[in-house]
Amino acid sequence: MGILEVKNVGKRFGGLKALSDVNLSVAENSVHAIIGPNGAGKSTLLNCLVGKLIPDTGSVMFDGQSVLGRKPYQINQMGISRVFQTPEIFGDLTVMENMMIPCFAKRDGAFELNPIRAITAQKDIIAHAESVLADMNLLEKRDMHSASMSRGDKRRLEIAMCLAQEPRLLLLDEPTAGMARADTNNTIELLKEIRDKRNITIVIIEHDMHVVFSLAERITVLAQGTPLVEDVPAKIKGHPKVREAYLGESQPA
Ligand SMILES: Nc1ncnc2c1ncn2[C@@H]1O[C@H](COP(=O)(O)OP(=O)(O)OP(=O)(O)O)[C@@H](O)[C@H]1O
Repeated sequence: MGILEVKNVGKRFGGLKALSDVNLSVAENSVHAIIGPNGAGKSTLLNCLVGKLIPDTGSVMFDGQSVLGRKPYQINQMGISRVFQTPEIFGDLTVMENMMIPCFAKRDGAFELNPIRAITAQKDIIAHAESVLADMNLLEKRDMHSASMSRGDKRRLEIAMCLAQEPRLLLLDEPTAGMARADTNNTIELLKEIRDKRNITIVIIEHDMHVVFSLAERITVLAQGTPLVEDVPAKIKGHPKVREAYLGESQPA
């Protein structure tokens, strides 16, 4: 049994079947990629995992508990953290100030401006933030205004902000979109390291097949809202059904 178990999930938008009969089992401490052509339902599925959308049918279990019916912040407190397609950081704040938000939220259960509480045990919080920043190669940029950072650094800061909450499951939506190849490779290596060091499970949606085949241990291919194939990367490469689904798009090499 996986840490994440999705069974028979379906989701409609009016007359459009965005997801139907989606089954997914993600093993603990693995990297599982979800790929598929545009409009296949990847983001809809991710939204169903974090409570942003409620599936019409099926079940979503995380570590033996249902996430359905819970609010996004409650699902986050269960240990699921999501990084969005576009960086969601506060540009006016420094890297460290951005990090303080999830660190205080983790400690206090919510981000509240309580100066007395904020000062007590601040050392621990700073040490925690520094250790996560170091893991994402951002420690020396701690005093930089985040708006002035490169796109790659902004994306890595957002991942660091998620890691600060010590999730057990990290959901990544195209984490390397818009990055140069060297930056992408750097992010792939950092993600591998944090997976091992922090013992987390990663589910990644990605169009860049270089990222998918470098990181994922298992791949689910979605097409028109339904899983087409699920297998190890070597079996996905060149799979006739996968090639067919991608016909006319950039295909898995
Ligand atoms: N809120 C919504 N209302 C209506 N239709 C939606 C909504 N969200 C998604 N859809 C439709 O559901 C289908 C699946 O969309 P989704 O964004 O999940 O696909 P995707 O695989 O993530 O695509 P992409 O790779 O382009 O991001 C598409 O046809 C999309 O237009």
